[in-house]
Amino acid sequence: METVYVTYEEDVAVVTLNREDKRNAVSRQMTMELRQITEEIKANEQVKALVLTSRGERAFCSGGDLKELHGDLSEEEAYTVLSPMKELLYEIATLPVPTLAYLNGEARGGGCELATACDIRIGKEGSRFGFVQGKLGIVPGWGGGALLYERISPVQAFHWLTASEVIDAEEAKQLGWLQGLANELDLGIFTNRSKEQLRFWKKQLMENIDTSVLYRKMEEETRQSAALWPSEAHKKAVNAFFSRKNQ
Ligand SMILES: CC[C@H](C(=O)O)C(=O)SCCNC(=O)CCNC(=O)[C@H](O)C(C)(C)COP(=O)(O)OP(=O)(O)OC[C@H]1O[C@@H](n2cnc3c(N)ncnc32)[C@H](O)[C@@H]1OP(=O)(O)O
Repeated sequence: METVYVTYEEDVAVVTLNREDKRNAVSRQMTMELRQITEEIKANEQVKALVLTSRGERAFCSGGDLKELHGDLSEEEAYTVLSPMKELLYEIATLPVPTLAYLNGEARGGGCELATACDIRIGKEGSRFGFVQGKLGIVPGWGGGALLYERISPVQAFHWLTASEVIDAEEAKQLGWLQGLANELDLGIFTNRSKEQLRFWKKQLMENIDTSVLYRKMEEETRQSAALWPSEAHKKAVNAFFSRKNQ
């Protein structure tokens, strides 16, 4: 079964994560499929925007698949597994069309990173979000912390990354990470505008971001995450997650 699929609504590409039973955790297969879809969208001149969301009501994305990204990986193995999603997040962040993440449920770790790669984020009321990597003994593995500094104030980004707290949708909106709250996905922001308008506004937005500096910061963050991967704190946190139901 495909772990992610794309549908097109009036030239808006709607990309849906499809691993609800695992809270849309990003596996290697999902990474590959997301990459293929992103390349397809990038090459299609007719596409006017990308919307990222997921199936189900429970979670938008619970981050990297902790079964695949287990604690026994060496630093180099961890980097090899983390880097493709960092490359994908950079691709999404620099697409020539506007991108929106509709967070229709919980997001943790890499799920918050993936949403942060989009230009704007709309959250479902009642959902909670957390850059929890600090509590896992690592730093964001896909460059999502570097992206967070582009989306909210540096001091707020620094605080969220170091506190590693799970926050509610209202607080995420006050931070400026969410641009709105909605109980269902509304494509009107894009379907009611022309391709020319949307692509111009994205071009204007990108003029505020030095993409070569952004890429360097994302690469540095992934390298740091990989360096921390074999740490005892990380191994303990991953084991605790999978043994939580036996407690
Ligand atoms: C690659 C590193 C990356 C980064 O930092 O860049 C990361 O993202 S590290 C991973 C960080 N993510 C987490 O720590 C989140 C872990 N998941 C949760 O906190 C919860 O699952 C939550 C809040 C997302 C949803 O809670 P809920 O009670 O609704 O569901 P369950 O916890 O019972 O989970 C259902 C089912 O899904 C499996 N699951 C959930 N998240 C992951 C995951 N990240 N990797 C692998 N599997 C995951 C969970 O084990 C359950 O499976 P089951 O077989 O039914 O027991």
